[in-house]
Amino acid sequence: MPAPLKVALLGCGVVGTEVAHRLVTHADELAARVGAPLEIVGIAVRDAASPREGVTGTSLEPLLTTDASALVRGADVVVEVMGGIEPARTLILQAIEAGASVVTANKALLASDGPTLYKAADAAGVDLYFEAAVAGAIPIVRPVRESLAGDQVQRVLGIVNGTTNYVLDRMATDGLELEQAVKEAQALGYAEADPTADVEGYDAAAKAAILASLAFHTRVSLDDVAREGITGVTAADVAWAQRTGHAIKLLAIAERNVRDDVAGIQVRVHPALVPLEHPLAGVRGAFNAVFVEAEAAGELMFYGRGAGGAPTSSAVLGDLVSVARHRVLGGRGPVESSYADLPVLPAEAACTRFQVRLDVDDRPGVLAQVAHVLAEHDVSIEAVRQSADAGAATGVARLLITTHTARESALAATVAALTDLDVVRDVVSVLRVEGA
Ligand SMILES: NC(=O)C1=CN([C@@H]2O[C@H](COP(=O)(O)OP(=O)(O)OC[C@H]3O[C@@H](n4cnc5c(N)ncnc54)[C@H](OP(=O)(O)O)[C@@H]3O)[C@@H](O)[C@H]2O)C=CC1
Ligand SMILES: N[C@@H](CC=O)C(=O)O
Repeated sequence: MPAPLKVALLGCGVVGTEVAHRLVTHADELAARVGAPLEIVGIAVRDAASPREGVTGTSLEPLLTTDASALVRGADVVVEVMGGIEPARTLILQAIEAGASVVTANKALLASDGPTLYKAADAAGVDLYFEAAVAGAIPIVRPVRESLAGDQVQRVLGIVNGTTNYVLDRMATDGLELEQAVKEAQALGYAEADPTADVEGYDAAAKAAILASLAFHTRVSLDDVAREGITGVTAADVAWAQRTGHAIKLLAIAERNVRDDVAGIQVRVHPALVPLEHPLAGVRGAFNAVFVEAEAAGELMFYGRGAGGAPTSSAVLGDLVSVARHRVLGGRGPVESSYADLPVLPAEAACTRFQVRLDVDDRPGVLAQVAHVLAEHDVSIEAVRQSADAGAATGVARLLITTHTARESALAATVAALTDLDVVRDVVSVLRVEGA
């Protein structure tokens, strides 16, 4: 057996602790798969003295260090599971410059400055793998990056944030308030260090940017993604959605724009109504699911645990075995694809169906006025009905309007015009509808 490969672990939190344990527990099998033993040479943390469940008192404890820079310089492979932009970015670049291969789960960093890292890895001739950065345990990066490299991806749509899916699920099934459900997700190890990244949609947007870059061979960064989180979703919205046969899900969508002869892609993250019979509506807890539509392959679906220490460690260790094999046997994994450089179109260009709830004066002719406003803005009505929850004041009717596919910009202008209409008392909610 060749000499051990030196593995430096950056981070010993939810994911890092699992990775370290599995490296130790399954050392023999992993050595056999790689063709060389994997030896943890150190684990970088912020505070090496603080007690850690599952680490303090074990053989891992003496490996803790606060000197991450020194650690990466002596390693064959660096596994970055500390998160955040800095010092993770500098440490990864130091590792690459020193000739180490890198495995990272850091979607925030990849979505903000991925090309710098890919370029550095390319120049140094080392691997940079990041399966765990999107959808936890689900193999999705490799299929999109490698298996579909010969196809034309048209659309990627899915649930890519475990925390928000857990939260929306708890709101729907147990009537929990958002804050309480977020606390549970934190305790279960699903949430980011700052859960705002989850609930405001930044984490899903980072994953959408990574998937879109790979799927469309185009540079997409976090800033290119139109983003809306779940903080505006109320318990009443969730209950209402259920009554109309829908679940509310935070969706990430990246698609080729084939409308109006505009060549480009559109990437967005927002809550949406999903019909209960659609497979995405049945994705419960912290599970994720991603649909990929490609020209030749047709529709593919990927499903599994999207967050948590153990599921994420599976993706990290899979990458670690791959890059370690390359070090033993020679060769490299995929390099960054040359760019098609499709323009990333603005959020207003996106087209979707909408469900609008509004309170209007309950008298003849009002519906015609409302319909006229929609028609003026090129938004066509698929269905309109008086909602059973017309619990508002007497003389007020609550309408539920479902539109055909319309541009975001047209819908926004429609809502503004409806709000100005004398007969409209309130626009109660506007939700996108996907998957119908
Ligand atoms: N949790 C999950 O379900 C998933 C997480 N990820 C990603 O994996 C990464 C890690 O996540 P997670 O394990 O949950 O995060 P945690 O917050 O649980 O752990 C972070 C670890 O990194 C260490 N760390 C943070 N900053 C520094 C620093 N400046 N110097 C040295 N050590 C540092 C912390 O040290 P200390 O303990 O001393 O504070 C801690 O051990 C993130 O990029 C996250 O987005 C990806 C998929 C799923
Ligand atoms: N906070 C993230 C963790 C995995 O990427 C999530 O909830 O999905």
